[in-house]
Amino acid sequence: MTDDRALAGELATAAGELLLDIRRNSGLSGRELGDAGDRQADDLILGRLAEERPDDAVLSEESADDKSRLGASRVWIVDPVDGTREYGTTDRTDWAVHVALWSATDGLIAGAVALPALGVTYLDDDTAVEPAEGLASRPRSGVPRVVVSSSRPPAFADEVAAAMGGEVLQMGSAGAKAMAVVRGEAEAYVHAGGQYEWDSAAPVAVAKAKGLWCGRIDGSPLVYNNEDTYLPDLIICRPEYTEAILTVTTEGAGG
Ligand SMILES: Nc1ncnc2c1ncn2[C@@H]1O[C@H](COP(=O)(O)O)[C@@H](OP(=O)(O)O)[C@H]1O
Ligand SMILES: [Mg+2]
Repeated sequence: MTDDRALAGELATAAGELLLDIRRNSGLSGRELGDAGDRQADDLILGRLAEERPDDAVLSEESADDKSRLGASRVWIVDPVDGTREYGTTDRTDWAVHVALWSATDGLIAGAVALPALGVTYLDDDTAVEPAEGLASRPRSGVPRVVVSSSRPPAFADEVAAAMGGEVLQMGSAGAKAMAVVRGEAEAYVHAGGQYEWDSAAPVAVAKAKGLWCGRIDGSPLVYNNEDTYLPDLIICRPEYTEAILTVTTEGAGG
């Protein structure tokens, strides 16, 4: 049987290829393209999970949450298209497919983030990631970058960049921003003000495996498979920036 990590990678990659095909060939654009992509990628991933892991529960952004996952020992946490707005915009590369696996005893135990427009899928393994470009233009040398949401940047973005001695860069998709840090295109990703478990579970599984610090803006751990799936804030950063970032964000978090 395929192991869980390999299956997460296979599903994220397959959904990404389907999404590229829909984007090229459906004649749809914008919102309609996003809706079609969300629905078809969700069908593919959940269909394969039902075949390959029939005993596991699933939490997906695009399917009803019947809460059976709350008593389950294993839950797949899926975002079929993260950065739906960017997926619907021609030539944008900052969108992703997220497939993670959570266990009641160990938390996140597998994760895959596909960046289909760049033809790459990252897993929560210990393979080193070579520095790459494709999500952002080359940074001014030596200037650390904090990536934030382009549509809903956190109020403290500028302050965080100042504390890092760096600059702010806006980008779509939680998965793409997290992978920008994994790829060395940025040093930190910070978010506040709203998000759900599927937006961060797979990116956090991958980022942790690659040695990045991941947590809430008050410094507490990110915890998954809660009854309420709202998980509004996070930091993913190179460990050497954690302290500087938390100094700013714990104030914003009321800490
Ligand atoms: N304030 C907020 N409330 C709810 N969800 C939010 C949010 N800000 C960002 N998100 C979600 O987080 C993901 C990344 O957002 P962004 O691109 O702005 O960084 C998006 O997921 P989806 O594209 O899967 O809906 C978006 O919907
Ligand atoms: Mg999302």
